[in-house]
Parts: sequence; C-alpha cells; structure tokens
Amino acid sequence: MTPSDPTLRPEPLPDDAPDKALRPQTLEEFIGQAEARANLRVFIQSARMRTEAMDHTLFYGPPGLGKTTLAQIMARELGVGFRMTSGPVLAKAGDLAAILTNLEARDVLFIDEIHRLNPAVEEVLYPALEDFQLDLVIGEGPAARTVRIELQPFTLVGATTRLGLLTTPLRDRFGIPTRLQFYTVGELCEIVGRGARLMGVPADPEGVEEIARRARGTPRIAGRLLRRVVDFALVEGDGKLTRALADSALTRLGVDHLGLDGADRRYLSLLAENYGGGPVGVETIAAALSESRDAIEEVIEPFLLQQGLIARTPRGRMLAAKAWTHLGLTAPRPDAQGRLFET
Ligand SMILES: Nc1ncnc2c1ncn2[C@@H]1O[C@H](COP(=O)(O)OP(=O)(O)OP(=O)(O)O)[C@@H](O)[C@H]1O
Ligand SMILES: [Mg+2]
Repeated sequence: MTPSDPTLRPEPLPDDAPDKALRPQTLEEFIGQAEARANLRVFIQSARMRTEAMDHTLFYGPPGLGKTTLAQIMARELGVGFRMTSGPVLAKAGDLAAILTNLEARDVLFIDEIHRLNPAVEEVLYPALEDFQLDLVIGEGPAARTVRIELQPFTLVGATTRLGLLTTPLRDRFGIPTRLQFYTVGELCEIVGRGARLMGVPADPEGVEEIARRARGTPRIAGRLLRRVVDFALVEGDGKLTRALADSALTRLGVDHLGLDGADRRYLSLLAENYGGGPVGVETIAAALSESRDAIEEVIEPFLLQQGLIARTPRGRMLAAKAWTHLGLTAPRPDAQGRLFET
C-alpha cells in the first residue's frame, strides 16, 4: 500500500464501474445536500409546469460529492434527454456547435470540468446560453461571413471543482449556482447502509458507521471503502460487516480514524516537521509533495480546511491545533505562532 493509494482519493477511477449500481436515480433517492435538493425540486417542477427549459445550473464543490449524479437526475426528473461532455474534450468551436445543434428542445447538456473550456469555445457558448443562438464564422479573410443558427432551448448543467477558475461572464450566465457540501456522518451512514443493502451484505449499524466516519465526507470514497471492507468481510471474516472488521480493514488500507489517508497525512507532517506549522505557500507544498498545485487545492485541502486541521492565511497555509494533536506532536509555543500572524 503506497502512501497515496488512489483507492482513497476522491477522483473517479477506471474501476468505479460498480458505482453505477449504487448511483441514486431520483431526487428522492439522493441522500444529503438537503438545501440544494429542496431548491432543485422546486426549479424542476416549475420548469415542467411551464414546459420550458430549466435555467442553466452550475454545480461546484470538491470531487466525488455528486455533481454528475445530480445532473443526470435533473434530466430524468425533467423528462428530457441528457448529453454529456467536458471542457477539455471540446477543443474547437465546431465541436460545441455540433453538440448544440443536435440538442432537442429542453434537453440537458452536461459539461464537466467547465473551468477548462477553451476561450474560443466559451465565446460560442455565451449567445447560445443567453438567446439560444449560435454565431458561426464560416470561411477566412475577406470572404468570411457569420451565420446565425437558431437552437432549441436547452439547459446547460456545468460542473467544476474550481469555481474560482471560471470566467466572470460564464459564471454570470448560470441562473442556478449550487455549491455541494461535504456530507455529514449521518448522511454517509445512510449512503453506506443503502450500498450494503444493494450489495446484499449483512451489516451492523456500527460497522456502517465506522465506514461513514472515515469516508472523508465524500460518497465516492464511502462507496469504495464499502467495497474494500466487503472484500475483507468475505475473505477473512464471516461475510458480515461489523465495526471490528471495518476498523481492521480500513486501518490496513491506511485510512485513519478521521478518514485521512497517506496523502493527507504527508501534507500535515510536512507542515509540522519541515515548516514548524507554517505559514507555507501552496507552491512550496506542491513541490515538496510532488503533487500538482491543482491536486493540492482541489482534492487535499478542502477536507483538511473543513475539518479545521489547517487554515488559509494571506501568507500561506498553517497547521491548526487539531492537526498537531492528530499527528501526536506538540505545537510550537503559542507566542511563536502569534508572532507569525502579526505584521
Ligand atoms: N447523495 C448520494 N447518495 C448516494 N450516492 C451518492 C450520492 N452522491 C454521490 N453518490 C455516489 O458517489 C459517486 C460520485 O458521485 P459523482 O460522480 O456524481 O460525483 P462528482 O461530484 O461528479 O465527482 P467529480 O467532481 O469527480 O466529477 C457516485 O458513484 C455516486 O453514486
Ligand atoms: Mg463528475
């Protein structure tokens, strides 16, 4: 088991196919995100009553919290078609035009990683979003001319892990921006319990809770940990998911009792042992951990911040008291830290 075992990261992996069986199909089945769900229910129902395309919707938040799932649910509940693509895949304006001209009335077009759209493609998207029109330039030089194509009204659903990287004009065109939050342990218990039922595995509530508590607030990780724990239950236990079994399996997978994995702990240890708790700039951290700055900011830090293990200051990242305790280390004298915050 390497320190940054990909099984424990929130990004999708090729072997997530069994996930599909666990993916909720309706808003009713979708657990958690109560506020977002209640709002979406109203907007979906209203669009249906008006038989109009629903407003463009943006889902943002860390990986694995259900952005793609919610986009699919929206199309199903609206009773319309679903087309899926992603920012990096749309290389040329023509790629987007081909998709837009094939949409049927009120369809949902889902663009994942929308912060990675090529600017030329984004230009084409603006009039499409606002007026359901496409302005295409045909030919080059003096012979070039613009043709306008009318589109069917449609709903764009964008997803991003990095709201800050979206251009302002693009952001402003989403009528329904929706932030997804980390899940509570209670919500993750429901998700893991449902998963175990769907897999036909008998599970103690305490066993379910052990997985939920250590799933990093993320349904995708909860689903993966459940499958790994079930592997151990079948091969080394009596097939039943108990707390003792979950605990030993998760510990063997390198997931600690806060749900932190090897990469999280390497991040915290770096700050503690090499930088006296910080502040340290994100570029320095990325270089020291041989991770990309994006991975640090999108994947590792959101959960550490949410757990109050680190803080972001204008001068860089700092370890919080809870992280020192978690690492079993003593924080430097409080006045040393206080001085760093001054000036
Ligand atoms: N509320 C939920 N209840 C049960 N399972 C969920 C829920 N939300 C997400 N999942 C499961 O978690 C997994 C990840 O969800 P999804 O692919 O929608 O995440 P995402 O936010 O699109 O991630 P990414 O940013 O990596 O694209 C899926 O397998 C899905 O079944
Ligand atoms: Mg997704």
